[in-house]
Amino acid sequence: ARVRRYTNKFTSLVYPYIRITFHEFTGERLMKSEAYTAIQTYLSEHSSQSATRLKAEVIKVKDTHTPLVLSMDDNEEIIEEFQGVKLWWGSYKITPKTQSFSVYPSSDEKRYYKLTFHKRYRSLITECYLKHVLEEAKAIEMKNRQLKLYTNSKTRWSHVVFEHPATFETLAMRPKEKEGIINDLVKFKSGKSYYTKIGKAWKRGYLLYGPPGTGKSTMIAAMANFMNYDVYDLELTAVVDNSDLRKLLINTSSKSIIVIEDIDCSLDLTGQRKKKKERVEGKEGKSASLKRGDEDDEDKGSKVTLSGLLNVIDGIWSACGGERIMVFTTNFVEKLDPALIRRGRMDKHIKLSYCCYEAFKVLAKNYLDVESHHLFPRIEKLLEETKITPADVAETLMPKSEDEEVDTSLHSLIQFLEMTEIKKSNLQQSKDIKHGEVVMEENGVIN
Ligand SMILES: Nc1ncnc2c1ncn2[C@@H]1O[C@H](COP(=O)(O)OP(=O)(O)OP(=O)(O)O)[C@@H](O)[C@H]1O
Ligand SMILES: [Mg+2]
Repeated sequence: ARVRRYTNKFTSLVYPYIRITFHEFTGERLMKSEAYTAIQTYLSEHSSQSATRLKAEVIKVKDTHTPLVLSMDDNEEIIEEFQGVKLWWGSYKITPKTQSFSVYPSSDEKRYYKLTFHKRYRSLITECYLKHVLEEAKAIEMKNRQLKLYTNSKTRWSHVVFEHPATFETLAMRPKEKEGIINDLVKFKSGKSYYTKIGKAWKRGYLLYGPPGTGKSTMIAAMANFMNYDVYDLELTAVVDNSDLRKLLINTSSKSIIVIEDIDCSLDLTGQRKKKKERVEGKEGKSASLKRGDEDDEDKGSKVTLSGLLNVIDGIWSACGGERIMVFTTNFVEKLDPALIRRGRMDKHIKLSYCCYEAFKVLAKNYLDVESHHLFPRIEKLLEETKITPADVAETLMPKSEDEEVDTSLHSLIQFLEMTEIKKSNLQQSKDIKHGEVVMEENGVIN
């Protein structure tokens, strides 16, 4: 023992480093170590630049597979710096020399990471750095995870991979308004402590309204991609009653967007909560009883009521933690019950409207890859006079054949605009919707 003590002392003098190893499988049942996986994730981001030998694999995290992960190859080392302190990461494997039966039939090799640092920094590394690695790994995992799109049946969610390509960059609207929304989302995302401080649940509600084809659904997809949130597309008409609705909403995860599209059509949520109808005797009464409201019909349709929805939203809103965004969309904002969109429920009202020149330019860049063109001024003028939706513009700009010229596409848009203009003057349409405008209002009031 004495000799050992001396050698220990001796080695610590000439070898003033501490080494920590992280084995891939730990415990008696050789569970895959979470720390190992986290370090692997972390190093895959940080080593892919500095390490010269990499290996590629698909890592299974929970029930999803990550895209290809590049990580350090075996026996490769990298140097990292943390708060000015140098540390070394190595990736190793032990291959047992004796041929023995292994608990893990897949391979006899045992992998591990080894972290080496000067003993002077012991507390910095064990207390701060390792925590930093785990947090960073979590963030990377979040960033790389596949988003999911959930849809509901009566009481259950099922999901598919969400792969909508829409981003704010490709979303056609005024840059200033777009920036406003992005800033709002960023503020929300980083606002955990703020929401805690003011004692408000970490939730935010958006109401998107505007005519069909102006990009409401597209914006939701862009939001999901931007925030890296899953999307819960709540189909209210499939939900039988308020208690099922509650169950569904409780079963949503944090970091998600809960969407109710066409809220005015989903339910009779339009204000005039129907008085209990005199039930018409006979078969003719059937269709009348499908109108939903507070009446307790025996029909098999949805009995989710406005007040039920509001209760659930408010309950959920305040009861369960975690970042959640709720988005309602509608084509007819004026039809909605003020209770639904009052302050605090829907924090922001975003109006999406017909295509303005700035929005057109985004679409022209997306579809035709042009940022300026001699036909642009003419289109600008036409767009000022004509209401057409971004969806229509996108459709006309889309090249009809592979070798279609930019000119041709722009000309067909001009033609479309002129035709719409003629139709419009024939029909003498009302001019109630201000042209090409996206209006954002904080908290409530709609004009
Ligand atoms: N602002 C926009 N930016 C980019 N593309 C758009 C925009 N608006 C519409 N589009 C295009 O038009 C198509 C239809 O748009 P979207 O489904 O988002 O409309 P919507 O407002 O949700 O309509 P609805 O009220 O009928 O649900 C999209 O697939 C997209 O390609
Ligand atoms: Mg839509």
